[in-house]
Amino acid sequence: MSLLTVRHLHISCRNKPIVKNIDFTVRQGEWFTLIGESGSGKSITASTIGGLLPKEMSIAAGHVLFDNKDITHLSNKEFQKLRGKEISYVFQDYQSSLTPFMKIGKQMDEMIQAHCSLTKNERREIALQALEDVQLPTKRVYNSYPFQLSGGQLQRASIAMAIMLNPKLLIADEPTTALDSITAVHVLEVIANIKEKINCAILFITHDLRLARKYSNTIAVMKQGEIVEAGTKESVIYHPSHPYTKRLLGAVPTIKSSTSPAKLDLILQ
Ligand SMILES: Nc1ncnc2c1ncn2[C@@H]1O[C@H](COP(=O)(O)OP(=O)(O)OP(=O)(O)O)[C@@H](O)[C@H]1O
Repeated sequence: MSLLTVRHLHISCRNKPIVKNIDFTVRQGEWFTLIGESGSGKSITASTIGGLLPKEMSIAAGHVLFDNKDITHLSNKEFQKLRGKEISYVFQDYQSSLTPFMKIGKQMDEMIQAHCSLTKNERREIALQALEDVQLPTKRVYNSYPFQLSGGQLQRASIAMAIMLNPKLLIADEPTTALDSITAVHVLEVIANIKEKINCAILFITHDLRLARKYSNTIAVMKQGEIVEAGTKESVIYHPSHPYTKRLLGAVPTIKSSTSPAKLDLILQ
């Protein structure tokens, strides 16, 4: 069943086209990856879905349907109700997801309060459970300020905030780019486990074909504001049809167009 449908979407910035007629569907519970070169429009597409387009940009045409509702032109207030509850974000820049001089627990508590009428104890239980789900020491992190945590812990705390109200869609926009490679693997495993636990869909934005191959059900390849190829992971990675996708695959060290699927699996592990 489709959860998110983006139809004929055009986004422009002062009349300059940024995203050009893109179409894709994310099904309930699937891991959908948007991959492509820097500046191809991945983040702008992701920000449109939750009503976070930069002021200078606008939707020139097209529609975004979420959970059978047209959300293309919701007001800021309506988007605020949706964000954090139904659609959540995790960004590369996890520092800006958290207020610097407020304890993590208080930030989580305020966010739950903004969306649900629950008692203080119930809110605390939800926050502690989410911190446990992202494998953080719950009480210590709940009572910490952001500056008392490492980068990997901060990113996991921001994931906890994003998933604590069981969103249907988690948009993870290059969530590991600012982390070292071992921490990055851990953070992605945390996201994969959460997906299984709450059965949310993931819209994952990345440059990294290895990550796309490891986690995705479906991959869409973007180039200069357009989706040039989309399909199941198997079709895009093992049988790419667009020259740009072939170049992306060729850019992964030691992969040649003649590399067999079995060898590709080994290289991309
Ligand atoms: N606030 C903004 N104002 C004007 N142009 C912007 C703004 N943000 C992004 N752009 C432009 O929109 C285009 C798409 O940017 P976007 O951030 O979506 O690319 P991306 O594919 O996510 O790249 P990256 O992988 O580097 O994050 C780029 O040309 C970028 O320069």
